Amino acid sequence: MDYKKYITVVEDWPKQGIKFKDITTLMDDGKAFKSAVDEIVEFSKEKDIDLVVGPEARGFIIGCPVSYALEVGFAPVRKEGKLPREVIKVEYGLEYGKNVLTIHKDAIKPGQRVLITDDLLATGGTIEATIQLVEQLGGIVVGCAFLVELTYLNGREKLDGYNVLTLTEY
Ligand SMILES: O=P(O)(O)OC[C@H]1O[C@H](OP(=O)(O)OP(=O)(O)O)[C@H](O)[C@@H]1O
Ligand SMILES: Nc1ncnc2[nH]cnc12
Repeated sequence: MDYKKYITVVEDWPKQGIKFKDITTLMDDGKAFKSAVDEIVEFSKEKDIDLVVGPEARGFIIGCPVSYALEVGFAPVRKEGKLPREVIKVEYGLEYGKNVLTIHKDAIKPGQRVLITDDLLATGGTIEATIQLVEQLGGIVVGCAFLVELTYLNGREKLDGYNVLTLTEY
């Protein structure tokens, strides 16, 4: 499917010079959204996944239907101050700022095979921080899946050695 037909590019948002790839118009279309989720589920089969992990907020939108289809759990990675129990944290940079991501300490058991999902790979800061959190807890990252890759920001360079799926590129 040509997912670009469903994604809206918003100029100068959230900052001047950023071309924001808005996936809400893809999610609005039931067939396009299902097709994207199905492709990620297909990529995930045969990987013996125990758990899906996704970073706030758009990583939840992709990760939850995938975890439901795979019949495995979903663990949220959230921005600082949002998770109520003991967390580990990592600071990271992204295309338009800096942030801290956290995960509950008991969200992953050592040895669990983890798929990480997000809507978009840009500089790779978010995925790199999420991988660090998963690996610090002893999880094994067996795949990273995204709807969109912004190839001009070279996020892939941070994913050397990982199994990566992206459904469309800019
Ligand atoms: O590869 P990177 O440069 O890290 O950028 C990609 C990340 O940026 C966006 O999230 P954002 O932090 O804007 O949060 P949101 O999903 O809560 O809007 C997007 O959903 C990815 O998680
Ligand atoms: N250009 C962009 N569009 C949508 N989400 C993003 N996250 C980081 N950069 C982005």
